[in-house]
Amino acid sequence: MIRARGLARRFTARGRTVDAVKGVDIDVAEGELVGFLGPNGAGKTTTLRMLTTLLRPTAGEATIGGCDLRKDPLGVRKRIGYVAQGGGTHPECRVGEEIELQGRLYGLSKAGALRRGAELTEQLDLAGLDHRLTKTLSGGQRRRLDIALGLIHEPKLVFFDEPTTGLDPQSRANLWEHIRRLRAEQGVTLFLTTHYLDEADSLCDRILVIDNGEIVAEGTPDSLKASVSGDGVVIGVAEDSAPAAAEIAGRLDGAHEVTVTEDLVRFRVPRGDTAMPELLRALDAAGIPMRSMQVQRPTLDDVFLTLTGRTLRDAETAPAGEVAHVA
Ligand SMILES: Nc1ncnc2c1ncn2[C@@H]1O[C@H](COP(=O)(O)OP(=O)(O)OP(=O)(O)O)[C@@H](O)[C@H]1O
Repeated sequence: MIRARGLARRFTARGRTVDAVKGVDIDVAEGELVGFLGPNGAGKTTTLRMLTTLLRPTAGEATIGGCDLRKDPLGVRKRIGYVAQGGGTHPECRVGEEIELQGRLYGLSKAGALRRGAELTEQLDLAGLDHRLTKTLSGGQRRRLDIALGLIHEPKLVFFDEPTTGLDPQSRANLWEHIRRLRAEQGVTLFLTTHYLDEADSLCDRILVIDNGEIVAEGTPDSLKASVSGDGVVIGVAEDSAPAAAEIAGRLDGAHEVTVTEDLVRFRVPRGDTAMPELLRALDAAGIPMRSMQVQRPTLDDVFLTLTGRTLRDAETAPAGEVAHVA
């Protein structure tokens, strides 16, 4: 569905050059739900805008839904839906008018637009709101309307920029349920950015992490967690045995970040559950009884911290310019 090679965008303003995206390769298969994560200013929106033909790449190439991004931008536009961060609804327009207008803009007949609109409003829990001004909708309803507008022409690939930002947790969960259902019922491929790592973790088939304009990691949420951070393990032993226990833990396959605090030894291993029997045997052989044990699976936050040196929470509050690479 998406195949991009060396896609890059350089901005030049007032004598300063910013390499916002530095030659990224992206592959997304039909039917996949892929999350695109990165701190503020990492290059997510710039990449999305290039893939959706809104911004011309300065280098590289891509095919979207089989159409060449540079040679056939119109073909690309016909095949994709783009739900932008701020949405595109007019506050004084009525829901039904917005949907019909969008359908007509994509070349549907009036009857076709109404039919498709009715289908989408039903699927997105917007039925009965046709006569409401869009400014009177709740945040969640407005986001669902944005999605309906993005899907009116039955695209096979939909780009979402921060679909759930600004919604309360309940509306976020509700919106995700709708996105999941749309995917199941309409078989659409989804490529989205989000700041919510818990969402990305539970919903995305695959995740790409971008930082400073470069893809720094990609994989399933589980493989990213396993490869980047490993599990965190904390064992309790007698305080005077802790240095020896730390040495033994450090010899486990893939063990790293071994630290000792009083009677606790902390370390990371690729898989805590499989490392435990070996650790127990080795401690036993050294005559060190283990008093307690805890294995913590890493979160995507740990992955993010390892890869970018920041948590996404820092990233959310940091101004975009701070992380930009200025050539
Ligand atoms: N039109 C522009 N002119 C100059 N610099 C730009 C322009 N658009 C984006 N940039 C810069 O390119 C870099 C990447 O910006 P981009 O908006 O793609 O990041 P992002 O990952 O989407 O961030 P956010 O999470 O804040 O939306 C930033 O340093 C930004 O300041």
